[in-house]
Amino acid sequence: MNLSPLRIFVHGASGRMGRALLRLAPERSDLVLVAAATRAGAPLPEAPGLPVLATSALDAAPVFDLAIDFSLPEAFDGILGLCRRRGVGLVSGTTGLSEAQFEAFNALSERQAVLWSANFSIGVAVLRALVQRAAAAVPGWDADVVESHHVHKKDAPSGTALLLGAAVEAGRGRAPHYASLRAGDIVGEHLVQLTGPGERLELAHRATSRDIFARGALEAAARVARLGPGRHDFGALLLAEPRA
Ligand SMILES: NC(=O)C1=CN([C@@H]2O[C@H](COP(=O)(O)OP(=O)(O)OC[C@H]3O[C@@H](n4cnc5c(N)ncnc54)[C@H](OP(=O)(O)O)[C@@H]3O)[C@@H](O)[C@H]2O)C=CC1
Ligand SMILES: O=C(O)C1=N[C@H](C(=O)O)C[C@H](O)C1
Repeated sequence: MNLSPLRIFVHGASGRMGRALLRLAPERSDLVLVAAATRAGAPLPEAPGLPVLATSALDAAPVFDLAIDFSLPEAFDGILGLCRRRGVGLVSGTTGLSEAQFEAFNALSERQAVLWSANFSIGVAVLRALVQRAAAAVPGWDADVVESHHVHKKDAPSGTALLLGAAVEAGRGRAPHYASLRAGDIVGEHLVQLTGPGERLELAHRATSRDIFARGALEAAARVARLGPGRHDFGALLLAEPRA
């Protein structure tokens, strides 16, 4: 049994999610941050002393076992390429990726353990299963996925809305309609609305702190590192063995 902590490289470390990861990673004794990357490559107050590289110089990264990425689609190819060259795994929560980027991610999964999830909260993992079941029970009803996020969010519909939409489609064979709202500092809210004649069923999740996503990603990293190559699923991994 390997007792040394998993060496983690954080990509997108200056962002809202990156900073939460740097702040929360020290809660865990099974992981250790060895370096991070941002566009500027300047030190970050959340992790004093942690080496921070510029994303233009990722090959200067020290040895690491797995990267955690919360960046933007335009930055994703850089971290994927580094993981491929180093022969290490990747956990990513970056949304808005293209089909070509998912293909490249799938190709990495042939050699490494990787995991991408649009949402690292346990609540959404549970909601996804409930939505599929509900949509299957009322296949003729209208289905709408409504998502609300902070004004800085760039992609729409959100990755989570698309994930819940796929659950609707898996349940009833047809995609739902999507609506997106950008307002203030909303962390992330998702409503799946199934509407029939004279009644409406609402299934919703509201995130009030990014810490849930950061803790979920750290847990996913620790679990994925114990697995072999393949594209692993956050919901399946977490719900098979729920945390206390
Ligand atoms: N799966 C999940 O559970 C969650 C997913 N997300 C997703 O995670 C991603 C990040 O979200 P958030 O932290 O709010 O975003 P931010 O905009 O706050 O952070 C983005 C990070 O990516 C870096 N970056 C952006 N563009 C480039 C580039 N061209 N080259 C190199 N680095 C770049 C930024 O660096 P710089 O500071 O230099 O701009 C920053 O470090 C988004 O896709 C979001 O949708 C968010 C929350 C939860
Ligand atoms: O950008 C965000 O903030 C979030 N993005 C993810 C998404 O696109 O679904 C997850 C969460 O809702 C926050």
